[in-house]
Amino acid sequence: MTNNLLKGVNLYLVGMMGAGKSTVGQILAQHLGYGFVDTDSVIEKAAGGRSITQLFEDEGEVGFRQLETQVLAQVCAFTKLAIATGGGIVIKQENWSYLHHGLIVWLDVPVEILYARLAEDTTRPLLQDNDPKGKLRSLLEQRQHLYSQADLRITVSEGETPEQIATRVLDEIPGVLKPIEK
Ligand SMILES: Nc1ncnc2c1ncn2[C@@H]1O[C@H](COP(=O)(O)OP(=O)(O)O)[C@@H](O)[C@H]1O
Ligand SMILES: O=C(O)C1=C[C@@H](OP(=O)(O)O)[C@@H](O)[C@H](O)C1
Repeated sequence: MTNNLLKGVNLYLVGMMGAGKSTVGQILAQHLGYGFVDTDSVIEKAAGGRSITQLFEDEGEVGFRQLETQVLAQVCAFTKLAIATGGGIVIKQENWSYLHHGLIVWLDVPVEILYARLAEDTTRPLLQDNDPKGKLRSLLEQRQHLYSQADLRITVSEGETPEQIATRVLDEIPGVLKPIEK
């Protein structure tokens, strides 16, 4: 039912690193009969197969953010996609003009859960810090007001499975589609 209502409009998943945007995005794509895109993966391909970590090293965060905007601009030309964005996509005002082509879903996950998921992760350059939990906390503080501009906020609790979260997203979409008439 939700896929009929969506009429091919893209779903953009936003939220902090480790929020589950890729994991939940893939499940949503399956349920909706949509394609799935992870902007970080497209960026890596566009950068000749360099990893996000390598890109941060070579081009700095500024270079990475430029590529991120270019990739977002390209992706939003398509329809019927669930798109897992990078956690920092919300910080550039320009990116919002692309995100608003679709329905924006914020996976809001507490820092304690994010940290538990990412404590051993080495693929997120911004977390290679002496105090990764503090870093997550400060990034969330800086970005919270931006994430909250999403059309739909899904607050995730400890122990909720990706499938349960995807189901909640699908259940809540009809309620936000009506007021914004996308
Ligand atoms: N609901 C969940 N419960 C437990 N682990 C999860 C959940 N969602 C995602 N994960 C795990 O957390 C990590 C980060 O998930 P990922 O989808 O890559 O996040 P993001 O794309 O937002 O950075 C992965 O190891 C993934 O398996
Ligand atoms: O929060 C951020 O600024 C970033 C999040 C990462 O994506 P995920 O949210 O998929 O981890 C990736 O784009 C890059 O490391 C920067």
